[in-house]
Amino acid sequence: MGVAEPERNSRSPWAALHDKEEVEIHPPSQPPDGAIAVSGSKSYTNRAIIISALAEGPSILRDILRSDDSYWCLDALQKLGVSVQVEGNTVSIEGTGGEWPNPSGSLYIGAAGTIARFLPGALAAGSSGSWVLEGNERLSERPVRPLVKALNTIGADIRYTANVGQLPINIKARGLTGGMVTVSGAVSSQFLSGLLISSPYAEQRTEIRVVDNIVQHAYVGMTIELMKRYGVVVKHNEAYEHFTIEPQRYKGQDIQLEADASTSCYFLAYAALTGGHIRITNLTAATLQPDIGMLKVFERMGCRVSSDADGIELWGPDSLQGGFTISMREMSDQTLTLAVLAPFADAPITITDVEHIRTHECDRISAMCNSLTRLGIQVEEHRDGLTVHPGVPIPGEALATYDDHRMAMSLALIGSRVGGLRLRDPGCVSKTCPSFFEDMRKLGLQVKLS
Ligand SMILES: O=C(O)C1=C[C@@H](OP(=O)(O)O)[C@@H](O)[C@H](O)C1
Ligand SMILES: C=C(OP(=O)(O)O)C(=O)O
Repeated sequence: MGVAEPERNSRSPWAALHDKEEVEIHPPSQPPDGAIAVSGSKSYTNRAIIISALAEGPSILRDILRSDDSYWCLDALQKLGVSVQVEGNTVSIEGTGGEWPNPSGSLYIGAAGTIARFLPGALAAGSSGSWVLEGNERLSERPVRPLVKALNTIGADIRYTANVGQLPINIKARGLTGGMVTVSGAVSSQFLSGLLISSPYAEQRTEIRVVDNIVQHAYVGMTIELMKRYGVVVKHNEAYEHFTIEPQRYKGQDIQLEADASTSCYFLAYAALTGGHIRITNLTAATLQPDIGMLKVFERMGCRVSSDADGIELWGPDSLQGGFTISMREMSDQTLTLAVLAPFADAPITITDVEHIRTHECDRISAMCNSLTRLGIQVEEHRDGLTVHPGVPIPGEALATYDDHRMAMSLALIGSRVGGLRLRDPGCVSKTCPSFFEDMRKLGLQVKLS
């Protein structure tokens, strides 16, 4: 697989490490014993930003994630004329009730899948306006067709301005009619979330039927939960196959956002790999974020995990246990984390059911297989996953990070066990965790940026 040069234009003013080409990592001098408060959930932050803009009245969002993905989301709203005020990690948004003050413009959204899938419906729900939504090159390759098709079925006018099925798209607002619509969730759950977020603003009831199996159900649950906090009710069956949304309006809210469970897993994995102890001080196991499911995986690998009302902590074992096959379909952002734990386990680990991550920030299955192979680890690539065998990674030339925050954060963890691991373009972590290397340094990992 060819490795494209990172697209630094998608790095926002909230990104870190702009001037850094490489990071070199060495294990901590002793196993870590520390605590960290992780920044806000990307998924909740971008949902809350968009729903607050659609709402009637003001909203305050506390402890947002400050990263590229949330920056581009707020930037798009400001370009749409929405009044947004950012003070540290707190954002105040004046809801527009679904009418966008700036009737035209070009909205650049970097590499953020959430914005690409949540904003089109919100824009189309307005009664007038015409905007072009564009992202970086990789985001333009990622699928949007099922979403566009579904939104057009309920009255939207969305057209591709370059290649069919890809960003950029032109959204002409003329209101949504509602009605019956089908959508696919097999490639991305975000299509359904985007459709749900905009549906209450349709003229009539919207009935959504999912035609296949959604890849990560919990993200749909998070969407419905947040909609409810803004006063909008979604009726659905337990399996998330059909949904009914009556015309309703979001009401502005004051929301305390949760910490990001996906990001938390890198710090927990660090303890798992080093026989150390890490406590996440601001996330509980009660979260709806699916990646919390990694706690069970860590336990299965021999870690001790404890969670209470204040946080989650993990103690790494003397040696990690492997020898299992696991479907990561419902928490597939953690595929890469598990793949870097696997060489240090006592038997192979096979990950299945994650073909859809080939259309994430990079083809993650291929990229991880390639990276582990370069480190001398035996891997087998499958259509829908990979098998990783135990081995000792041997760092050689600096590894590519594929402009993928999760590739960078996962591969960095290997450096907690073997000295001299080098990664190119460490700044790509800014998509969701600009402070990653600084945070890891504070927890004892030896990090040299150049
Ligand atoms: O709705 C969301 O916030 C997300 C849904 C998931 O995407 P897919 O359903 O496209 O895999 C996940 O991988 C992504 O990081 C965030
Ligand atoms: C798939 C991811 O992001 P996106 O929101 O761009 O889909 C991710 O963060 O792993």
